Amino acid sequence: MSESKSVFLFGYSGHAYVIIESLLDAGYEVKGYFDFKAAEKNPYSLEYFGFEEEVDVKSIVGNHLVFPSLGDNKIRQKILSFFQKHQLNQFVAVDPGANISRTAFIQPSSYIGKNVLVNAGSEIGQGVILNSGCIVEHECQISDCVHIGPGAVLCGNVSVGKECFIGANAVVRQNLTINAGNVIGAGSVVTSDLLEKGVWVGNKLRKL
Ligand SMILES: CC(=O)SCCNC(=O)CCNC(=O)[C@H](O)C(C)(C)COP(=O)(O)OP(=O)(O)OC[C@H]1O[C@@H](n2cnc3c(N)ncnc32)[C@H](O)[C@@H]1OP(=O)(O)O
Repeated sequence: MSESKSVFLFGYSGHAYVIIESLLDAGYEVKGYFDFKAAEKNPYSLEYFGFEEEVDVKSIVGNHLVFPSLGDNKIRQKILSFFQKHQLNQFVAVDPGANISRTAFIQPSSYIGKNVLVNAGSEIGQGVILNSGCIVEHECQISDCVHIGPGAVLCGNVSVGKECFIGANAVVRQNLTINAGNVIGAGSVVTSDLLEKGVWVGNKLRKL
């Protein structure tokens, strides 16, 4: 049996629009969406199937594909648990413009956006967002439900714990560890391990 190319989304706002564009470009059909209520804006004319906690999702979705199309890391983690509990058919959504090494490994329900580079030996967990144009260099380890923002750069061998958010255009120097739940502000430069959980910003440029 050939695998379905029809997708049901969970969440329908700005981040979903980006995913829909990638899915359509990659030849998928988007059947519609689940969310806690019908979206006010519906730019892709999608059918609303209800709130997943209140409808029989499995009978609606059948063996078609499901995808968590929302940006909040914690809610995405909840949706992944829902997918697992109901044994729904997950997959990796890859924009055709992404560049992924043959030795990278990516787990289901992750999104690899436009112009993203994932280099050799990197391992990407479930429900991860690699947003537009970010670079994940060689042998990085990205845990579940992390969001790497647009244009951010992880140099080689960086390890990022669960549910971290790395802001747009941030840079993380090679061989560093960022523990779970950390937030890195847009444009920040990380030059040492972040073992303590917090929101981190800035780039302390000085003459050496
Ligand atoms: C497709 C997409 O849109 S994906 C999403 C991409 N978005 C991003 O990457 C944005 C990431 N978010 C940020 O950078 C945010 O500013 C955060 C999370 C770091 C902080 O947000 P908040 O807690 O709301 O902080 P707030 O805006 O109140 O700023 C607090 C202070 O930090 C400073 N600050 C905030 N962000 C940064 C930053 N990225 N770099 C340097 N300083 C910063 C502010 O200037 C302010 O300084 P002050 O107290 O001296 O006035």
